[in-house]
Amino acid sequence: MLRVGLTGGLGSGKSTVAEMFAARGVHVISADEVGRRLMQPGEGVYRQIVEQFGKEVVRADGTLNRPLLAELAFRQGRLDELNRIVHPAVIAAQEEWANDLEAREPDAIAMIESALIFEAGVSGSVPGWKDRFDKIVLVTAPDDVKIQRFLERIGTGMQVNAEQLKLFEEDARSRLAAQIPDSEKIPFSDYVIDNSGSLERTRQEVDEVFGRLRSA
Ligand SMILES: CC(C)(COP(=O)(O)OP(=O)(O)OC[C@H]1O[C@@H](n2cnc3c(N)ncnc32)[C@H](O)[C@@H]1O)[C@@H](O)C(=O)NCCC(=O)NCCS
Ligand SMILES: Nc1ncnc2c1ncn2[C@@H]1O[C@H](COP(=O)(O)OP(=O)(O)OP(=O)(O)O)[C@@H](O)[C@H]1O
Repeated sequence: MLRVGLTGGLGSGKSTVAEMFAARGVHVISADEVGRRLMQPGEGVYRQIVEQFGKEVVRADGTLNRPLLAELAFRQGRLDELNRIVHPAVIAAQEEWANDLEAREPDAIAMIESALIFEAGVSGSVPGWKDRFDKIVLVTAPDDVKIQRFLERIGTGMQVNAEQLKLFEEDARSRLAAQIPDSEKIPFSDYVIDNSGSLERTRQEVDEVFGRLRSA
């Protein structure tokens, strides 16, 4: 089985590209979704986060206050504390998913979609990306395009005024600042998909990379 890491910064279009690969038969798992599941009440990760950050990060309904955690992590210098709790558990869950898939479908292509393939592990004891992936696919777009698309996505989900939009933009920039820039990821990537243009162009690039993955 081929293990592929699909990565790219915030708003680069990873999920969009992941859907295109899934439509071609690739098995895809999203790190953000695994992370969300493991941060639910009752999970070990949830317990560790509450121990580390205190009861103030718990909402009245018992779920974690994600905007507050984002503020603590990206604005108040506590990202490393959060990463050290979440990343090892997310990586272990991804490995388990891939191993199960391999047992059932040894010829499958398993794709793990994560913004943080290169970043995860830097601050903790988790297996490095070189040990976990056969191939890396990087989705790129200029940072301003990433931010613009990220804000458009928020805008379609809720009514936001100009002041709120500015706060979302600051939030997005603080997250991008916590990610390694594309220029430093490109040399370590096997395939680069430029998603700065139309979706149709991206689809063509996905077709090409898919063909190469199948024959890899
Ligand atoms: C801080 C949290 C609670 C904010 O939650 P929120 O729902 O606002 O964002 P969400 O998790 O959907 O992430 C959205 C995007 O933010 C960026 N981002 C998230 N975590 C990180 C991080 N640790 N470092 C850099 N960028 C990040 C990514 O581009 C991601 O796609 C959450 O992102 C979190 O727990 N992050 C730390 C753990 C982590 O890395 N999770 C993501 C993959 S496992
Ligand atoms: N080529 C494109 N042209 C126009 N819009 C696009 C293009 N690619 C993606 N988008 C839109 O940009 C937004 C961000 O894309 P997507 O959610 O795929 O990015 P992501 O890298 O997964 O982001 P995040 O890391 O923030 O979860 C979405 O609303 C998506 O529909």
